[in-house]
Amino acid sequence: MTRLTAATLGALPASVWTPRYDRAAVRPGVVHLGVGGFHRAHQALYLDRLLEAGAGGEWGVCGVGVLPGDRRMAEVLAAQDCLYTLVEKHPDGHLTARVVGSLVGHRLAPDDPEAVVEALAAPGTRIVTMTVTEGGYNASAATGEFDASAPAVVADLQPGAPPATVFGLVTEALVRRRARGLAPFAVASCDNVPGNGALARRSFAAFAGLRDDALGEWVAREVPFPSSMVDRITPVTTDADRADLARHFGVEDGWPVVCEPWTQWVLEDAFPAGRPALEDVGVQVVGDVVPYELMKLRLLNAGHQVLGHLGLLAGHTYVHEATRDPLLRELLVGYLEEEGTPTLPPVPGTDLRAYRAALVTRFGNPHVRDTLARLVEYASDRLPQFLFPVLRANLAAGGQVRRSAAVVAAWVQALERDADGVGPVDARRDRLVAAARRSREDPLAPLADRELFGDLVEQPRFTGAYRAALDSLRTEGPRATVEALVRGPLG
Ligand SMILES: NC(=O)c1ccc[n+]([C@@H]2O[C@H](COP(=O)([O-])OP(=O)(O)OC[C@H]3O[C@@H](n4cnc5c(N)ncnc54)[C@H](O)[C@@H]3O)[C@@H](O)[C@H]2O)c1
Ligand SMILES: O=P(O)(O)OC[C@@H](O)[C@@H](O)[C@H](O)[C@H](O)CO
Repeated sequence: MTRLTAATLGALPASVWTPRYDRAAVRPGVVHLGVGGFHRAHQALYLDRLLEAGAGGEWGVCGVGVLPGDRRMAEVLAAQDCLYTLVEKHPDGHLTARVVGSLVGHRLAPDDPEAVVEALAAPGTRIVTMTVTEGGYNASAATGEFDASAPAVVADLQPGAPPATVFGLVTEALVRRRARGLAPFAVASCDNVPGNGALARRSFAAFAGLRDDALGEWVAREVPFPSSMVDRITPVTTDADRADLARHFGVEDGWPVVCEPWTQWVLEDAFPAGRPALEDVGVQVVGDVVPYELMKLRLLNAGHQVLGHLGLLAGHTYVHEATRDPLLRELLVGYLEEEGTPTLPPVPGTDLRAYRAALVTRFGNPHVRDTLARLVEYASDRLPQFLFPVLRANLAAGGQVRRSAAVVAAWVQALERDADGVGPVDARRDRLVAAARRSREDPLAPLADRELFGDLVEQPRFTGAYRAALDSLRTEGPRATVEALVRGPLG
């Protein structure tokens, strides 16, 4: 067994891919905010490929943990010289392991905000990437407006306070760059949000504008915010994953990351200060990300919501189990074909039929062991981004909505059952649970939350389908409800 560090790389078995480039010579051109599973399975891998190809010694990554909860990641990475193992789980059960070397530094903002600001302000930093979740943009789901009253934002705006949020850290670094005559970096959101570039621009410019109007205008005008579509199913790493890595490859890694073999990154080409040649390592660098992003969010992520909420009620734990349940699979396929796809524009170079088939195969990979619970966490951040746009588009066009409406009903039922606090993890949990309990007397009570649902409560086709599904879930149970949805009479 070999404990992973820079010094032990040469002792790892030949079956583990290890960096062949000189990591000591790699400089960080990218600062990444929010080093979780996904960044390490995706963006860091593309940069690792670039370094491996001998191009891009100036494009290493300095990772940043923004929240106190990132301390354990900081400690593991510090003990491993920022190296970690990426394990791909193939549908036939075989595993491949690669030690990724592109992360060449990591800082924890709560411990040393000044070091983070200086890493961002360093002349070599030309790109800031971020994966801070859908909720990380601090914007209203219904209007997209920045929430200036959020306590963390208010604290960050106090004169002399050390920056703690992504907004405070990035804004302070931009101010220093401007004062030093350095061009601003590009800020590339890699979160699953429609129009992630535009959303990031709105949020960062709004925060900067709260510091100083002119600064807000400068951020909106001068800082590039390229959009991207990112895709690779990356479940939470478990103890079993650590044990598998040790057993199959003899590597002891405090926090490996596991994922499916599929990976896709479509990135808007908006990097005036320069970017790595990502197109050489499999990234689709395009002028317009929108069609790709709509396809992914409305099929994959919304499809995950369909499986997650109804699959849990039907008694499943894992995504592959729900996908392999014929009834839920039929529901998923029906959603993809008849609710998600009709709302999409043509997607360049993409056969949507093949894309949908690939999705069902990906979800069914039994070795990935992604949990339905991961998919439904923070649903109040996810549903408005993934599913509600589909609902709205179908309501406007006269399309089908019964399966999407049933997902909302299933969510309400799970919240209603949450009396003992063991239900879904959600930042708005208390208010959601209270509204779900009121739904016994008034089924539409949860939908009156305009911040989340906007005007959906005024759409009779939606409320009718939602009520029918909620009623069926309560009286007939989840399987009978899914069966009715598949056959078509509900809603
Ligand atoms: N896991 C996937 O399959 C996947 C695939 C594509 C895209 N993504 C995107 O990546 C995001 C992160 O996924 P992950 O699997 O890495 O999750 P993770 O839980 O492993 O990591 C999330 C990271 O975001 C940070 N974070 C959360 N809220 C924040 C905030 N308000 N400010 C600053 N940092 C914050 C956390 O501290 C952590 O470092 C997702 O929300 C999604 O938008 C994930
Ligand atoms: O991570 P989220 O919050 O964007 O959504 C949950 C999943 O749908 C998501 O993580 C997918 O696994 C991922 O988007 C696949 O690329």
